[in-house]
Amino acid sequence: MEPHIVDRTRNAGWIEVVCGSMFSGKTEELIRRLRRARIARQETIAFKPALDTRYSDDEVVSHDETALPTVPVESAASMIRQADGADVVGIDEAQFFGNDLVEACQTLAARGVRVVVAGLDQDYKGQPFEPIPQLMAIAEHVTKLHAICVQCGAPANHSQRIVPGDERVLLGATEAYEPRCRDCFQPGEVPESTAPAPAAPVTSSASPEGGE
Ligand SMILES: Nc1ncnc2c1ncn2[C@@H]1O[C@H](COP(=O)(O)OP(=O)(O)O)[C@@H](O)[C@H]1O
Ligand SMILES: Cc1cn([C@H]2C[C@H](O)[C@@H](COP(=O)(O)O)O2)c(=O)[nH]c1=O
Ligand SMILES: [Zn+2]
Repeated sequence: MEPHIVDRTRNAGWIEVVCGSMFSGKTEELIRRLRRARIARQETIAFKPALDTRYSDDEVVSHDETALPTVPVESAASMIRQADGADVVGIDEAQFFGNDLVEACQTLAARGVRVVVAGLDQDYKGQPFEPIPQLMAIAEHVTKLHAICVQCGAPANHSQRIVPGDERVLLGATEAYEPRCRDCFQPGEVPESTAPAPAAPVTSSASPEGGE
């Protein structure tokens, strides 16, 4: 259910969380909710972490290239300052804001704002990705979305990293991650089928297949 009414008779907002794996449609759903709020003539503003420059500096863009103007911010605190006057605040890639986001969302909701937060609930190891689990606990509404497993077509709950790197934050899209179901997910490993092949030793000019 998508809550969409701002109750101006009471000074209470609420928090909605839209979570799931990569490619599950979190950004599309965030954009959809904000567009509908604007149709209802509510003041909206969308934020994303400044570090996420994958598709655009000043838009949230889904993997399907649906876009909405957005304000890149360095911190959750700066979001509170810039959200003045908004009825509805959208936050994409919320996993990159850290735990300060929990307090910021509480402050906005207490001010009467509808806060829609979209983010990854798990990292590439399948571990809870803070602050999304904390936000899910305090949110009035939680929507969990699924992508399609690229291996078997089942609903995908995991984001498989397919490039080397054990840092938690590693920006990317299809070149670095695949959505996978529980069965096909290999937590924290670079699957051999998708890992870059090791450099071949230079031995002879002719390939075994007799190619070029
Ligand atoms: N394996 C997949 N499963 C589902 N959607 C996919 C997949 N690969 C690409 N997509 C595209 O990604 C879109 C969702 O993008 P987006 O809203 O940016 O997701 P998220 O924000 O959750 O990463 C889908 O509508 C679809 O066009
Ligand atoms: C699993 C995982 C992902 N990331 C990065 C990769 C992307 O830049 C974003 C997720 O974007 P999406 O809109 O949900 O597709 O997060 C990461 O840094 N660490 C991870 O473990
Ligand atoms: Zn699968």
